[in-house]
Amino acid sequence: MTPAIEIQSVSKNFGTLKALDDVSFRVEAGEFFALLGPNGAGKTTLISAMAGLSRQTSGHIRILGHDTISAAYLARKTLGVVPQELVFDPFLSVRESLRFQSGYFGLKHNDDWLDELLEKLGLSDKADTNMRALSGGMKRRVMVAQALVHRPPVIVLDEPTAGVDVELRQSLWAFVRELNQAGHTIVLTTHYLEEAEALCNRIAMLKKGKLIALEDKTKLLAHSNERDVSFKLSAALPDALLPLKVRDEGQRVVLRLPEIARIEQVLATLREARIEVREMTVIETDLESVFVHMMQGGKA
Ligand SMILES: Nc1ncnc2c1ncn2[C@@H]1O[C@H](COP(=O)(O)OP(=O)(O)OP(=O)(O)O)[C@@H](O)[C@H]1O
Repeated sequence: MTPAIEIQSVSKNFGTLKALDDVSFRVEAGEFFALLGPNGAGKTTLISAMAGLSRQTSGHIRILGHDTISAAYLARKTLGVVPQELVFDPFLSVRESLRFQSGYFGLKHNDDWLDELLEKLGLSDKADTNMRALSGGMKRRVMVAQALVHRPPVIVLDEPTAGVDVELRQSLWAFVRELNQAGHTIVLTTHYLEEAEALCNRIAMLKKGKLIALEDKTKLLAHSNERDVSFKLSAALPDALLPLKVRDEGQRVVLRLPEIARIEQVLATLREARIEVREMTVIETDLESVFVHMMQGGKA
């Protein structure tokens, strides 16, 4: 099957800065894929190149097989991008904005779909409101609707929930999930790692323009054998265990074990030192800790 997105050896230089450095990966059709990375990792640069808004210095990008340079229009028609910034004409109403956007794709009689989009995004009663009169959250919804006017099979959302309230985040995700279930491929960049963890099947991580991890979410989590264990002890931690200590939490001390099996050794050391364990809790690994660990240079 043709991949939804194929990124092949893509580099992008801004002067001497390598914003993307030989990045390659594929997103299969129907996936819900997360693209993570700290500020400046190159996520937006990659999305701009996918959307044909900027050109990569080298390499190829194909959207459902259409090259973003040699078949730019087809690639663009296949892709819907929800941008990070709110971009709109303040003098147009919501419906006019969507019609205008439809015009870019040569779509004239699109109103039934636009009505459906407005309804799904809770914008029906704002259809005739000028963009400038909308709240930030409402504008954000219009950005999503705009990205979907041409029913693109592949949808990229660049931090769509940055700065929006919990209710909107949840309704937005319910909608995006629905789109994914209807067969759309979704690529999401987010700083909210719990969102990536909850929504996506596969996760790619960029750091300083390089792809440093690409994994099924479950594998990524399993990769990290490390476990943090929180102890409440009858006395201070013995010196022998100090190298494992990551932090104090009130009366508790948190140790990081390279793998959970090391717990035997830790308990033996405590017994030898005649220190009693009053409470012990294993802290579940979440994507955030795996991510932070990898960003600090840890291996997948
Ligand atoms: N037009 C440009 N000219 C020069 N440098 C740029 C330009 N656009 C991006 N960069 C640089 O390229 C690098 C990657 O930026 P990019 O915006 O892609 O990162 P990002 O992962 O999207 O970050 P964020 O999470 O902050 O949006 C950064 O160092 C940025 O300063």
